[in-house]
Amino acid sequence: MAGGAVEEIVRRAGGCAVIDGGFATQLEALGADINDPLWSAACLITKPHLIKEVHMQYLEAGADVIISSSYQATIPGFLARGMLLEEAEGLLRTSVELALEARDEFWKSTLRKSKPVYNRALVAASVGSYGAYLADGSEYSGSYGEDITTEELKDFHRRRLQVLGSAGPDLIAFEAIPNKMEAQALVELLEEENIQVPSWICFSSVDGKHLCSGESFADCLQILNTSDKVAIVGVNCTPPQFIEGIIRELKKQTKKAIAVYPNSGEVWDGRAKRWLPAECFGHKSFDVLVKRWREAGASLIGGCCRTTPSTIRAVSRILKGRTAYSAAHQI
Ligand SMILES: C[S+](C)CC[C@H](N)C(=O)O
Ligand SMILES: N[C@@H](CCS)C(=O)O
Ligand SMILES: [Zn+2]
Repeated sequence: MAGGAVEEIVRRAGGCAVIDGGFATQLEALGADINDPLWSAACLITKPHLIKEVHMQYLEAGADVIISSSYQATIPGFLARGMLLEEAEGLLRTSVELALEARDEFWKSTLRKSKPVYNRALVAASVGSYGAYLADGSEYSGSYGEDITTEELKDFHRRRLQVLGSAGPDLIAFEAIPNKMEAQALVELLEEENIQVPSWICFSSVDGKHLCSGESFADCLQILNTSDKVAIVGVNCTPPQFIEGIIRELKKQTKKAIAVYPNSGEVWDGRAKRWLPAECFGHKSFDVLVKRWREAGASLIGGCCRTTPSTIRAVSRILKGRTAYSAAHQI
């Protein structure tokens, strides 16, 4: 696995690290209004203190990796709000800084109290897909239209990636990538920009067998395997009942570490902008499935949309047991 910090956090966590849970979900639970073209990134402008609070809650729940608030923070999105380029880039940096501040404050307080279940967390800078920016449901269909090219996708991601990468994160987390063209664009961009921060690229799926676009995991993994800059591959914002099968498929296709952080099983209605009930899955089963995901070969496990700090507390308890006690005290 490339990226010593990732190997280290996985080892300290006892073989499988805990990722945080639904970030936007928890912002809403704290009272934020994210019904906005910028979605959760609107809070970078209106409620930065809530962003830090959500990071703190996931750290307290046992997350070894927290993901920044930049999922839908894009330069064109901020410019459309009437901001200047410097202001837009400043907000991208702020998203990483808020997560770093939360991580550092939490770690200092943990050392004072010497609580047993915590490791010094890593901060992953979130990069959502082009479809997330479009906010038209295409992040779950993977359909960006006939005319879009790989070069255009690279240009969409380029400056945000440069700014986030230089803001001091431990990782870059490309989240819910719905199609092969975007995976190709990201791999090329990491090379072109010579990004030194290790990355993960996680896909989304609505059927458990393919990416949202209908393309195969095998084809995408072939692309990701060519890059040393991609330390981790995986799947997020995908119903929990599909995760075990996807891990087994990814295991066949790659030697890279695997991250999974499913949503609750509820389904996003991109037109109505609301979550619809899960079709055949109860929330409780999430806890039961975590062990199977680990056994199937996942090295990092957390939750995505509609999961909460209580989900992550359960994941941490299941994954770490007593192991984290000794791990935390080796520091
Ligand atoms: C992960 S989805 C729920 C994010 C929201 C979407 N991009 C939108 O803005 O509608
Ligand atoms: N990190 C983002 C992913 C959305 S799919 C969040 O949890 O809100
Ligand atoms: Zn999600």
